[in-house]
Amino acid sequence: MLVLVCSVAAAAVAVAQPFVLGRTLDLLLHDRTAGAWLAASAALLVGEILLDSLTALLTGRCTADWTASIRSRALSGMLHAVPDLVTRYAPGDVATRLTLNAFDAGGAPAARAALAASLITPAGALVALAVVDMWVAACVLTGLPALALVLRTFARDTGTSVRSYQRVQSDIADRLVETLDGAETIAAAGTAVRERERVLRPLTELAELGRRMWVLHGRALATGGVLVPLLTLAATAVGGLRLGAGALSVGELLAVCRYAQLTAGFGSAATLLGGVVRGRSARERTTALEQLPALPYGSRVLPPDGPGALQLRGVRVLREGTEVLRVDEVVVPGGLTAAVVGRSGAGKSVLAAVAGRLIDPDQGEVLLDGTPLDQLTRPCLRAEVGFAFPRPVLGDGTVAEAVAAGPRTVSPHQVRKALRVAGADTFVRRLPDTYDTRLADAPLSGGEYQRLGLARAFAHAGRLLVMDDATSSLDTATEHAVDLALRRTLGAATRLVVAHRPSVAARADLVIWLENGRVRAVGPHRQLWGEAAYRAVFTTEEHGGEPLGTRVGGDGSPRGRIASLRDDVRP
Ligand SMILES: Nc1ncnc2c1ncn2[C@@H]1O[C@H](COP(=O)(O)OP(=O)(O)OP(=O)(O)O)[C@@H](O)[C@H]1O
Repeated sequence: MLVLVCSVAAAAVAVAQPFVLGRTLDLLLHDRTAGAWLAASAALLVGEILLDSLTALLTGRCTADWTASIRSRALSGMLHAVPDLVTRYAPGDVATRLTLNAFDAGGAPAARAALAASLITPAGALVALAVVDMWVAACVLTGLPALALVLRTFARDTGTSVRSYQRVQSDIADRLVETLDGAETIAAAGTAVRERERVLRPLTELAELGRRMWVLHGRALATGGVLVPLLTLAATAVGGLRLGAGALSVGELLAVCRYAQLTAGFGSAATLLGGVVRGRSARERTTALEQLPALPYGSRVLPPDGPGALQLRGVRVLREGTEVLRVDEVVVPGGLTAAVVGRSGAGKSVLAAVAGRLIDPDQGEVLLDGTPLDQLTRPCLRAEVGFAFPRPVLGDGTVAEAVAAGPRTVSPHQVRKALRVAGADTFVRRLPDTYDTRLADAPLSGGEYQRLGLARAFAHAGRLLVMDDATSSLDTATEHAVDLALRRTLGAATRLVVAHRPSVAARADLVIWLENGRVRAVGPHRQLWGEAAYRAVFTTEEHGGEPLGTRVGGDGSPRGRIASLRDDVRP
């Protein structure tokens, strides 16, 4: 708003100047006193300089504030959105939207204000021209539609190119992120040259689009560059005729010429219009992140001391028109551990996400202790349902802060206990500042990092803990030790564990076996192991049909209570 006020004031000063200067000139030419007019001319000159400086200063501030606000709203929208929707955006694309695009979008309000002000100047100049001499005004008026048409065409054509340009920028950023992510693979495979070509391939299109934008800008300026002098020349000629006819004074002719130039103030309008068009397209890209749908929450809380019984009823999850998960009825009784197994792509992670309400199913419902998850308040849901992932994101604080961060208030004592249960205490105590070592300064292996993620999940565990491949980087012995410690510590909590190893399935109380997004069977591992198709989930031909990881056969470790569970677990 301030930018607009300053820009308008600067425009008003610019419009007043020729009139005051012309009047001053006339008074001086006729040897009349021009003190007040001279002072006004000087004041207008100084005012113009000051207003221009203030406008530049405010434009910088306004752009910075808008950029920060747009970026933080987009980031917040993204972090509150359904995770499944966020992952549809490639990391490089998100980075481009939050940096380059946020900056361009942040510059748009100031550019819009400047554009509005830049249109006020020609409009004001035209009115002033009409006041000084109607004939010159009419002459200028005839040329304005042509200038307006040039601007309109420029805005339309630039808009299309800008959108493509921003898309290709994202594409390059994304290829770069992928390359950095796979740096080890590229080094090992010796494909650096090919990778470099892949990352830079869209540069050709980017260069072409950039050239096209410059051509459009250049064409608009060139057309304006011909039209504006022609218009000024015509106005000067008409003004000269009017001077000869005695209808204008010399000072008025000076004012008329200047007003004719201001009326056709074209160059700045084209540049500002370019900024507005770029900002609008960039804003669409940041708004897409800002408006990603978030999960709606209800107002109910769970009854206290519930056992954590989990039930999936009539659940269907569709992705791009394909059903990726269908669960008619599965019940995991409170306090038990259920392993979710199946071949890659069988739907295990989708089931885990639905069970802990990271996503909502397209049909059906998920109940925890009889209450549909989507009716719970957000704090209740996040306190009662915990998650552990294979690649946890723990921030850049200390180890203790990373474990303590979450929905519950966790004491230092509980942090250490969670670290012990996750098998992380020993290596954390060897770190330079033990629990207070900053993660950025801690050289951790994948398995160690994963155990910190487990510790965080354990420290905040409610009545349901979903572990999606969260122990994939642990060796079998450590994984077993963590499992035993967890059983002792969490006791009553229900666990849903996405598992690839038969040993994990064998230790679980029951197994949910998925095949092509459907529940093939639910039951204890020992019972399912009798089926060749089930054993094949854990085997490869290369292994001659032997299970991967620890061999656990019919002597797995399902507990005696499984028998009594069978009736509770309905596939
Ligand atoms: N957001 C999504 N968009 C499109 N398809 C998806 C999406 N999420 C999952 N899918 C598809 O759903 C199916 C199940 O995916 P899911 O990640 O659950 O498999 P998984 O059993 O966990 O596999 P893995 O063991 O390899 O991790 C896959 O075919 C996957 O491509």
